[in-house]
Amino acid sequence: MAGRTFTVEEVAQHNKAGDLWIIIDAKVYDVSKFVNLHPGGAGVLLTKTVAGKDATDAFFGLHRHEVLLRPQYARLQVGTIAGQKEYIKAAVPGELSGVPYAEPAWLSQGFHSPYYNDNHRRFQKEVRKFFEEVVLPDAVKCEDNGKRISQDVVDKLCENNIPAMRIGPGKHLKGRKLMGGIVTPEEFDHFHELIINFEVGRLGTRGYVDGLLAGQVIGLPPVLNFGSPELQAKVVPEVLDGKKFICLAISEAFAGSDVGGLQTYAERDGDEWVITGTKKWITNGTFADYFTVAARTDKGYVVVLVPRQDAVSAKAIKTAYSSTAGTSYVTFDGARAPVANTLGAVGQGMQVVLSNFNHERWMIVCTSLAAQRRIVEECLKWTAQRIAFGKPLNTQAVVRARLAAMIARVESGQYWLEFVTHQMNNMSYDEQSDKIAGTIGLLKQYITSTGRETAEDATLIFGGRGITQTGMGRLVENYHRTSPYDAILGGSEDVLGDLGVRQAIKKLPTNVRL
Ligand code: HEM
Repeated sequence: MAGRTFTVEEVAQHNKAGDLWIIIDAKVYDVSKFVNLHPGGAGVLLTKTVAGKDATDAFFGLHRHEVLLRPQYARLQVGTIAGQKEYIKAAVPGELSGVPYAEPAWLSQGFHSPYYNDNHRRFQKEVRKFFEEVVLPDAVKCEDNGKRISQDVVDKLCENNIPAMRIGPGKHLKGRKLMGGIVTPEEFDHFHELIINFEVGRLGTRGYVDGLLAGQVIGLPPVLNFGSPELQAKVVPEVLDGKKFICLAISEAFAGSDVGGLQTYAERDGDEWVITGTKKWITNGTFADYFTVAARTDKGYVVVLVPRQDAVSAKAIKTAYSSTAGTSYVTFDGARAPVANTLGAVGQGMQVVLSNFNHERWMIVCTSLAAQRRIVEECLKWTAQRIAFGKPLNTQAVVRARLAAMIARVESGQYWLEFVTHQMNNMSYDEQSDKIAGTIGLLKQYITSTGRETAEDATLIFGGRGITQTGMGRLVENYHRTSPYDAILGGSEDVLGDLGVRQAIKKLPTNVRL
């Protein structure tokens, strides 16, 4: 049917209830039966300016393109207009956006960057395709129904070793085939990792972004860096191959960014630790098999890997984002773990916890910035296609001023992040702790605070649609509701800004004066 062609005049004959056709972008749709099911009501389709007419502008002022691609609506198409060509391009999985600033400059035609090579470009293309084809449908579904990431998607992520790559470069990649072999474990660097984080962040489903095994990104490194070889040999493959899930259990109702205030207690009983206490806001906790727990002992702090058992309960916490993230309140009621599960030395637990933070914060910066950039793209498109007061929104100077601020924020954040990532590629972990821990704190503060400014601007630009969970503004609504997460997780914005300044103060030469 869709192969038939019609003239505009022929379509115009079908302009009434029971026999109703419309044209959208050179395609003819028979909406005779659909009209009574139309979520926007029957009346709008039966008006004189729409019934039997070309309704392209009206349609794109009110719907996302994806509506027409849904199978139940795509099959309403009965043909095309003779001599006209479809003009509006659907996004092709893996393809880059042509909208200015929708992609970081290194991916934009004709721009150069000192940081990325051809391997990064090939890698980015495959990762984007994978995320759009395999992950995105699951993300949209789980963000809505609150269920955890599908095992099928976990298995496919693991086939490509994406969870392993999200831990960063290192020995855990040895012998693994990364993204079908595009990059070798030796070549893999923090820019490859940044690329994965960007694709995660731009999904536009913030709860799922954390549900996408974020617990593993922060919960496994203490095992990798401080666990015994036997513990690593058992746990690391289980987790990186998607057979078991892990989360990091540090924050408590008693202590969030103030890690020193922890009250969970670990007591020795022969060859076992007995853990008692509670943990709050634990990402992926509802479905985790292992908990990397920070606790107090008589001899200072300790970090222990605690397996799920009857004495561990993880209750879902309702938050502003989707429960697909598995955010939980975890109770350890005399939970037991072998002393062999100790991660690092007893009394050195705080060092284990802190050693994790730079990478966690950098990862949040990557995903947060990608989400922010996605919003810039949404706003550039929307302000071009939305007609208000008789002309596109982007003809209003006040709207362009908001766009200017949004673009400047995302671009400045990008270049700062890339500079920091380059340092990570060239510094040992100790050097990073010394030289860029404070910078990463400041960078995170910058990205998350600008993110919330962009969320506000975008909501104003989208108007009512910016506060509606479905339809045109769904990404903006999700971003506006969830951008405060990035400002809090991994150390809250104010604490991190302060960390950056304190590090700078510590390094002030004592012998300088104005
Ligand atoms: C094949 C053609 C069409 C299909 C499949 C379709 C489908 C939909 C769907 C699924 C929605 C719910 C919102 C969303 O998911 O975006 C919707 C809303 C709406 N539609 Fe359509 N529609 C079509 C054509 C039109 C046309 C030509 C008009 C013209 C004026 C129109 C006016 C509206 C309005 C006013 C809403 C409510 C928008 C809102 O709540 O913001 N639709 N439509």
